[in-house]
Amino acid sequence: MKLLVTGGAGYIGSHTCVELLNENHDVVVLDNLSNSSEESLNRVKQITGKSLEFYKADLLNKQQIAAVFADHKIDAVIHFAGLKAVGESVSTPLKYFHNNITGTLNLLEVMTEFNVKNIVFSSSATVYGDPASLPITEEFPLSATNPYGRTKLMIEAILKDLYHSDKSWNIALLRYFNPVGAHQSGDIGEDPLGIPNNLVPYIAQVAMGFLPRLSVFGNDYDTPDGTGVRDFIHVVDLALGHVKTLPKLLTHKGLMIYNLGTGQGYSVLEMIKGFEKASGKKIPYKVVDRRPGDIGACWADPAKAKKALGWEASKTLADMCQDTWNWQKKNPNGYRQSIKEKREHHIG
Ligand SMILES: NC(=O)c1ccc[n+]([C@@H]2O[C@H](COP(=O)([O-])OP(=O)(O)OC[C@H]3O[C@@H](n4cnc5c(N)ncnc54)[C@H](O)[C@@H]3O)[C@@H](O)[C@H]2O)c1
Ligand SMILES: O=c1ccn([C@@H]2O[C@H](COP(=O)(O)OP(=O)(O)O[C@H]3O[C@H](CO)[C@H](O)[C@H](O)[C@H]3O)[C@@H](O)[C@H]2O)c(=O)[nH]1
Repeated sequence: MKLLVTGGAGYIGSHTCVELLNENHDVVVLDNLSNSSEESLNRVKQITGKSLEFYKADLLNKQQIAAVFADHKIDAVIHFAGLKAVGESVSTPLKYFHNNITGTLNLLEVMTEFNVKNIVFSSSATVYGDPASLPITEEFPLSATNPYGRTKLMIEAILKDLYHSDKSWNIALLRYFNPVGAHQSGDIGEDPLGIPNNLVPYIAQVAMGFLPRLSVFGNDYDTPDGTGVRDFIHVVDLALGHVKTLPKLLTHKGLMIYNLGTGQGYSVLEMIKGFEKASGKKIPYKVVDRRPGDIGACWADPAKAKKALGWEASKTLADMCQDTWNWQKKNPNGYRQSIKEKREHHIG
């Protein structure tokens, strides 16, 4: 199959490209590199010994998207491209709505023009808001607490409306829980620009000595140790979930929605312990106030994906911590030469 991967240079996209190439699919990546570096794709080629096509293009530019479809007979699109920082989305909502919604509309319009009607979309567990009970099944009510989450809800609604208007579309909405970890090689991984917002990249930078200590956002939640609990899923398991979705999309057809999680929650303190064990480093931390907008606990019921796709996560907490540490140690500045270059890219 020939696949267009939007956002393929990013964290989840690059890991998915590896698994797609390992399955002998042809891969074309479209990315504007606003939150990534082309070096990730060089590493993907190194890891797999295979080639892929890269277009530095923006979903906000329809002509650039159309040029890719004119050059390649695409069978299906895996749509990762989007902005994803919750806090930033609160301070610059228009930027988020414009990039994520307009970008997706442009993509869908060009796909329609070229009669490519198979798409896998990166949704998020954030669409469940603060769930009334756990574990979360796909039938739970949907809500959003911030502009980023609202873009995911809106895009889900757009895709559902599109399907209802034209049943020849095949659409998979994949709701990811908390992706962490890196490829076993340590050559690709998560490369946040600036100070990380998410727990595991932050812990990794504390372990490296780049940041003095972790702030634990609250220890008074209704959870076993009082700290937040999340369904952390190894990014390679998540990538494999996409590989398993493709045949289902093209044979079963229609509109499908799956949770991609492990079904197991770990607390912030458990993640700190896991990382200390993997790295042999002490992670200093301080408990501070809850982060506004955070929920106490969130984990998936992944049974639907197991039954329908024959997919389930197999990597452990130890794998997640070990692989993150391996990537961080091998690439202290991510894909860049120096921390200075990294910060400059962020400012630019
Ligand atoms: N990482 C998570 O915790 C998480 C959880 C749930 C869902 N998701 C979703 O999964 C997808 C991938 O996430 P990720 O963690 O790999 O993020 P990422 O930022 O590493 O990757 C997204 C990629 O999209 C590109 N991009 C953004 N806007 C673009 C545009 N207008 N045109 C072309 N390219 C553009 C960026 O340069 C980047 O390479 C996103 O849609 C994200 O919202 C992520
Ligand atoms: O410095 C930190 C960072 C996080 N946390 C805690 O660690 C847990 C995980 O936080 P993350 O920021 O890593 O992840 P979230 O669950 O908040 O959110 C992430 O996963 C969601 C899916 O479940 C959405 O996709 C969302 O966009 C994405 O940022 C939370 O309890 C949070 O309070 C800390 O204590 N200190």
